[in-house]
Amino acid sequence: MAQMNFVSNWEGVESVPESYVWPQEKRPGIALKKTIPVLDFATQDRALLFQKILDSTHEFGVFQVINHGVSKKLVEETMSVFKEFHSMPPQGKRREVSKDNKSCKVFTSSNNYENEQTHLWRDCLSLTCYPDLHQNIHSWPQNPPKLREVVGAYCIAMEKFSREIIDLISEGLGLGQGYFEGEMSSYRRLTANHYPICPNPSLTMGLNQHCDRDLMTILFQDVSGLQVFKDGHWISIDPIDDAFVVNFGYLLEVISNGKLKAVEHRVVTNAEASRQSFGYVIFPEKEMIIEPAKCLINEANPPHYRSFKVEDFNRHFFAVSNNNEETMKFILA
Ligand SMILES: O=C(O)CCC(=O)C(=O)O
Ligand SMILES: [Fe+2]
Repeated sequence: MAQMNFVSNWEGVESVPESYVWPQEKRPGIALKKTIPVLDFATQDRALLFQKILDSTHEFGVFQVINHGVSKKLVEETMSVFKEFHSMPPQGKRREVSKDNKSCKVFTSSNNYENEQTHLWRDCLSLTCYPDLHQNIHSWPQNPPKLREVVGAYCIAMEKFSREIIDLISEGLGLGQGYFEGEMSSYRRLTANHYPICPNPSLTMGLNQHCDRDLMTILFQDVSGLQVFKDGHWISIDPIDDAFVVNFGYLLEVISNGKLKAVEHRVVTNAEASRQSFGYVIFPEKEMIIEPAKCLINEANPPHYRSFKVEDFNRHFFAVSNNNEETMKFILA
């Protein structure tokens, strides 16, 4: 099966195959190095934290968090178990994930491998964690043997941490405590990306330019490679010790009526080191209606976005292959 052509299993590959060479204009160029603000979640001043979220996302499209309450040991164990999964032989990975298993997917490049023009230099294991962690966990890989236990614990820790960010945002925007309760934020996945060493990073992409389809993504990364597109420049978001990177997706941009914005980002590859990242992504259930929160709309603040069902948005997003311009046409009023 073509989609099982995992790059992680190309031990010692010496050149980039033709189908992985991106057109000149889409290849990685220069990225700026800047100091990205780091928010200390041990701070009790919630108004200040929210202001820092606004400032950092306004300038860089993302913010970083330390003292988040997720144990460093658990993050390291999660990193290590995902690394082990991606290094298994192709048939081992295939055995762990059946095609009709919606809670657990493994793929190379994107989930549109068969139709895409150029492939991405990455493999991905995507696991559904909520709404029902205990049920989903039974569909996750049984190998490596520690995966279910470690990743299950990681998901529980992330549920707590993400709740804190959601509450902070809900409060800061003035939406009240209950806005994101229940089905508004109950669908969560963990996507474990592996970007192997690449013989020629100037020709390839780990992930091409996109904004996330969700409410919010909370990412952990071990090696540089993530870049955001702000004010006409690519900016490198380099990892710092024990910190998560948070970015907003289209759906939170709509709900906040543009006060919080989705940011375009991409991943470049590396000739010296392989890279691992895992993103905890938060979605509303697919039958939910998304629109600018009513309490943010008045005569002086008209809605900038329209109202739509999540599943209709998803269909459109995939139909336009996550092209930002086309997606904006769908969500803008
Ligand atoms: O690997 C990364 O740093 C980013 C991953 C990402 O953007 C995504 O999965 O949507
Ligand atoms: Fe993304």
